[in-house]
Amino acid sequence: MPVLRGVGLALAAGEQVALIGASGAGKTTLLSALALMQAPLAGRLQLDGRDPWALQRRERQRLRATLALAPQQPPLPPRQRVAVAVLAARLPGMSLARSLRTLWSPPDAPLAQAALEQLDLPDKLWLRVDRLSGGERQRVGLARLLVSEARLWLADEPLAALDPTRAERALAALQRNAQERGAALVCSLHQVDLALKHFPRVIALRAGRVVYDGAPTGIDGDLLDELYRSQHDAPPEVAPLPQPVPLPQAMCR
Ligand SMILES: Nc1ncnc2c1ncn2[C@@H]1O[C@H](COP(=O)(O)OP(=O)(O)OP(=O)(O)O)[C@@H](O)[C@H]1O
Repeated sequence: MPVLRGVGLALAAGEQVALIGASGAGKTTLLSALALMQAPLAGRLQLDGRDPWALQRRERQRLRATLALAPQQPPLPPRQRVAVAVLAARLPGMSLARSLRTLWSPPDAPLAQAALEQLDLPDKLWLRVDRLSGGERQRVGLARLLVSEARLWLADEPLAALDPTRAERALAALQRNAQERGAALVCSLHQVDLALKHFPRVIALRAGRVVYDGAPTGIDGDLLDELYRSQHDAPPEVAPLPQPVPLPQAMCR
């Protein structure tokens, strides 16, 4: 069954877009489609004027190297050092020899360190990934975007595991770096306040359809109610709990 229906979007180079919508609205599915993780069942997707799914596999891989996706839970190898995990984002553009060196003894470690510092992780470079907290791991996933050479950065709930202060700082780092590098940024967010405050364009999804695409100033309380209202019209009837059954004395000791 299709998850997204009738989605029509165009994204310009260097544009910054927040994707909002209730859980299950289709945000991750849209990001995966943009990251070429899955082909659309119908319709057309074009990157740089080309249909990636009509290209030869090798050419599609080359196109994929221009995209970087930070999933909600970055799949980082647990025993890998943070430096290697971050710099792995640059592997698609590297020669085989440099890739092997990066995996063994990363020559670009200062680049990874600079990205980690911007994300409040100044002292984790040589730690193993499985020693990190959930929020730290999520920021390592974002550091991968910061060092990548992609022109389209896709971040799926990048702030989900972060406290409010780190969330603001991480979002600022993402937006600043994307702007400096001329990369487009599409970021799905459950923090609607941050989406409306920091992004010039907001796309709202409901049940797989785009219900708003424009400036944050056009989003009002009614639209937010519609977006986050349950998909079911009325709350389900909840059966009353059975009366407590008194336990025999012997079971209470
Ligand atoms: N591979 C799949 N097969 C079947 N259904 C799927 C698949 N992937 C996603 N879905 C369904 O599509 C809908 C949208 O999922 P998606 O992960 O895109 O939502 P989301 O907006 O990112 O939600 P959340 O905010 O909870 O991460 C959900 O109902 C989900 O169950």
